[in-house]
Amino acid sequence: MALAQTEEVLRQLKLARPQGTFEKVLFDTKGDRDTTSKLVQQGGKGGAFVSEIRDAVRRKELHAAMHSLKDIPGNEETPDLTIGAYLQRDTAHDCLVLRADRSEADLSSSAATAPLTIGSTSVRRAAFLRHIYPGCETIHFRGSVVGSEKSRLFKLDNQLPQETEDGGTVGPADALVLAASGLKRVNQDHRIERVFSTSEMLPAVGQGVVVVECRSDDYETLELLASVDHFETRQCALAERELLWILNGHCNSPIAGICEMDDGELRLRAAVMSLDGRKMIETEVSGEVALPRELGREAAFQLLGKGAGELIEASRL
Ligand SMILES: NCc1[nH]cc(CCC(=O)O)c1CC(=O)O
Repeated sequence: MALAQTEEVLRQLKLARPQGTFEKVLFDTKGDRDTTSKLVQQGGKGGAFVSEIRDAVRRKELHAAMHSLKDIPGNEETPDLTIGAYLQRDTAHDCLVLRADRSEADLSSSAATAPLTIGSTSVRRAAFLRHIYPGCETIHFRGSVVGSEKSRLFKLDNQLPQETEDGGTVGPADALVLAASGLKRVNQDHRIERVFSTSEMLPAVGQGVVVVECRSDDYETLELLASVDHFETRQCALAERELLWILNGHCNSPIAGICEMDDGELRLRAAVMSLDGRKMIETEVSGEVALPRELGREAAFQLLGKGAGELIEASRL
């Protein structure tokens, strides 16, 4: 997926600067190698996926680095670095993928006494799945989407269990929930069985957005990146990220949020949930396109006013 995203960044940069030459450098990050442990214990996905690449930008080994915005923690300072471009958002929706011998009706009629299993390590997805398929159980499931025998689709299709950190296993899984944008990027969108609406399953902050980061004092790169920046995506992402920042959330915090531009206004919907998915606190705010951070701040304080702080603290254990 990272490869496909990097190709897309390059494609857009070449369009913007046809005479330029660009070189891509691939990183094998810790997050990709370790497919067993739960992401929360690596300090959220960001800890694993993002920090090695950032250090290479700081050391000037790279001019810029591509990240999925969703994987960038909301509770970390990033000294010396700036996001120079927010590429136009791809779909932010989550979707359902099934094993060949299962149907969606099987999930809907699954009974809690012998539940079918849906693979996802996200607290957010598990919380929404409790309402969509009350008779199913969400199990720990991770790895890249495709590409190896440890990948999520390979394990699903071949009825392989997922290893857990304590040396045990869970699964096999009957279905998976994944980001539709991620599946598209690895050409697996034909596997999408159902796209969840954002009200059924509110996306993760930043889902579907690819960003390019560079050194804050590298004006030449900043200027180049500005040419592929997408204004609407940037404003929406800024609102979502401000929310995450104030709630002090990392990538696997039980926080959901999506901002959309609607009728010349920004509309931000957000939710915080308990780790077991039983409690959910929600809010919706609208405001001026030019003031995204203020909107994110407003949503965050509304959630905190309704008791979100307690749920987030409980998720840090
Ligand atoms: N876990 C890693 C990750 N980081 C971003 C995406 C999805 C793509 C995106 O947000 O653009 C995914 C896969 C997933 O959640 O299914």
